[in-house]
Amino acid sequence: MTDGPGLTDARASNDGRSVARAIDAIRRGWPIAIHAAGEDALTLLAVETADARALDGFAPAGRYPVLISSGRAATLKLTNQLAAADPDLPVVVAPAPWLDFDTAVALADPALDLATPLKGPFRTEYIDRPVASLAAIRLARIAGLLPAFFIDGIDPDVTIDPVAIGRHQDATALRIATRARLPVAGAEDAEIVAFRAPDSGDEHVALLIGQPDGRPPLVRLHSECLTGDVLGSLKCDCGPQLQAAIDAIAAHGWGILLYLRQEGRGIGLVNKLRAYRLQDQGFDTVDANTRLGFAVDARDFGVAARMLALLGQDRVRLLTNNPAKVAGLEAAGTMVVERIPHHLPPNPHNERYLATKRDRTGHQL
Ligand SMILES: Nc1nc2c(ncn2[C@@H]2O[C@H](COP(=O)(O)OP(=O)(O)OP(=O)(O)O)[C@@H](O)[C@H]2O)c(=O)[nH]1
Ligand SMILES: [Zn+2]
Repeated sequence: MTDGPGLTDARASNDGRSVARAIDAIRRGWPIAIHAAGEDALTLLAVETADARALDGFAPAGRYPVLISSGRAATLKLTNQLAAADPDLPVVVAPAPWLDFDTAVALADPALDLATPLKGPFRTEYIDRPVASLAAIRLARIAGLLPAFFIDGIDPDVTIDPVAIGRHQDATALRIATRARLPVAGAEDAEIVAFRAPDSGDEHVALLIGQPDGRPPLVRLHSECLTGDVLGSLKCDCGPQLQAAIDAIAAHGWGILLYLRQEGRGIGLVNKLRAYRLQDQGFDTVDANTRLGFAVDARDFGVAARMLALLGQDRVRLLTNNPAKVAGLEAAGTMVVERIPHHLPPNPHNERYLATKRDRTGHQL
């Protein structure tokens, strides 16, 4: 995403502030509005952080439609009431006497889907503010919240433009913040480089191993996984993949490990743990994301391409089994001259996860 002509720095920084305020507000349970050009404003109160009192303040008349993502609506079998004109568009669950606060929470959060049948019936409709509603779902993901909102309440203090949300996630705004020597197990001569964008709190890092020697670097895109990287979770392959990547790059002679702050494939730690809870109920990693209302993979590999460009690299050899990483890098201008598989032996806890990646998300051997 690039800035349009005539956009001043002051306007861009205003936008940045307004999106930061909006993220802060929805995380605290405060209402916001999203106002897209050519649409009426969409007022929103995040279901996850609201309580009955906040809802009463937002919708004193007791009428509050609930906006949910298309994936969540499909899980609840609510989309089949609608013509399939745009299957990605969020839907509105119309107010009903039985749509009280607790029922709205059950619409938003799949944790209890199997335990408690939803009250109903519900009537759904496509929202008449498509741009703002898609932006709302995106904002929930950036904030790490469940993608569900009470809508059409009182006018709040914070109003943002969807375009500003796009700029908030703009990879081209990333800059190198600082760098230092960092000896690590497996690569004592490594250097760490930290990256920041002015508007976003995400602090990505690159670990540079060895010295450039004219060949394209061996590169690994590692997405943050607190459970696997730090706690040694056996549910995924992240911890062993991280160490094996460092070892492979050191053995190759030179390369770069990008540590991307895109926890849970971009849905954040808490939502990933919600997905784990659904996996405890028998859903696989793909269906768990969908039931929560998220894309199967919400990462933006443009961030990685930008980091590589700032490090002077536009051709890489990539350690991955995931064709989406190759495609994402290439779309953002990094040429992948070779893909090198990065498999680690499975364990009894991650066997199904790895099989799902192979069978459902196109991971290659
Ligand atoms: N949402 C969600 N994220 C998960 C789950 N398991 C692992 N993750 C996240 O997935 C990301 C790890 O993905 P990667 O190691 O890049 O794996 P990949 O996309 O399969 O690609 P390669 O390992 O390169 O083949 C981390 O951000 C993890 O936190 C899950 O069940 N649900
Ligand atoms: Zn992991």
